Amino acid sequence: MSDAVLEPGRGGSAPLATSTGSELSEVRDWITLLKPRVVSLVVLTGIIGLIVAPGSLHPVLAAAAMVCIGLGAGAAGAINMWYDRDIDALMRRTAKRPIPAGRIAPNGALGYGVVLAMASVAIMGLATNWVAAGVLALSIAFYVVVYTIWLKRRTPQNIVIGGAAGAFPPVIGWAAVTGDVTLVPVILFAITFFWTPPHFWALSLWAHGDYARARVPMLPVTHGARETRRQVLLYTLVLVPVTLLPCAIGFSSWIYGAAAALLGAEYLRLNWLVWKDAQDEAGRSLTNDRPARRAFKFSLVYLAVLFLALAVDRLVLA
Ligand code: HEM
Ligand SMILES: CC(C)=CCC/C(C)=C/CC/C(C)=C/COP(=O)(O)OP(=O)(O)O
Repeated sequence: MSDAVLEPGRGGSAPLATSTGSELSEVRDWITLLKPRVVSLVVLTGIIGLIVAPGSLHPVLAAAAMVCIGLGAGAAGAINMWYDRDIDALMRRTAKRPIPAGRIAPNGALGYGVVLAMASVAIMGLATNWVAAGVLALSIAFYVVVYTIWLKRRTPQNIVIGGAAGAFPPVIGWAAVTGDVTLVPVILFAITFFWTPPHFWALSLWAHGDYARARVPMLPVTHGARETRRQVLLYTLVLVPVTLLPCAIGFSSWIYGAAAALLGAEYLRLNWLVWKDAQDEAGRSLTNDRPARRAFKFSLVYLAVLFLALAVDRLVLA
């Protein structure tokens, strides 16, 4: 591209190339506001809720339902970035985001988030049913109001309670097909709910400096690294038995059961290493939080493969 810009006799291409480049990075910023990588896993759990639900949905309507979960989660992320723009500017991990970096105006981001959130709920209701749309609206409200506005800056339990927002997508997927919420989607909710604290607190172990600077009361800031490691392990000890409930109620077979047991054993091993990490008297890691970094990365693979195994199990049995 730069060669074309510098080529003699083609002076017109320079502004064109530059404006195309800046338009592209503007589009990228609007996409960044939707937290696309987080949303990809949210959508995966939603799709699997939809696949394992009894009954069927026309493929076009199923696709619309998934787009709505993605858009709704993304919209909630944009509103979260609007509200958190002051603390995002103080944290190294988030300072380059479009709003704190000054590339997107706060009100623009808020309007974008609100319009997308309302559109996602309305389209979900029209394409599937109003139970699914209602749960989608509830999850958006949970992320924005309960987690972001109410709890994030007040209590280290913010992600335990507010984290419920991220546990709704499989319930939404299920409800999109069946129009109701029964025991199985409640179990899928519980799996993501108990997965969220070890997922996030592993990251918070090495990002605690950011949170301390922004005065966000995350667990390592309020209770120290040692207690955070203990909580990571305790929640994993609850999580693993919860992941076996689909087998216990006869919904899933040995295929999912074996996957859940193997994944659970590995996640427990990694979080045991988090707990046992070499640390000073204050509980600070002497290994640059290597075990926590590994456990965080694995948490993403863990949830994705666990849900995929649930779907494979149902499809093989069908
Ligand atoms: C309150 C609950 C949660 C909190 C506080 C939380 C927090 C975080 C944070 C701070 C990051 C790092 C993001 C970054 O550096 O930009 C992250 C990454 C991630 N989270 Fe969570 N998370 C939560 C729940 C979830 C849920 C429910 C899912 C999906 C089901 C999820 C999926 C992901 C994924 C896929 C990444 C990696 C993103 C990347 O590669 O940049 N998280 N999470
Ligand atoms: C369907 C629907 C609405 C689902 C919502 C799912 C969802 C994305 C839940 C919360 C997950 C999340 C990225 C929290 C980040 O915390 P943070 O905002 O404190 O992280 P940050 O510091 O990176 O902004």
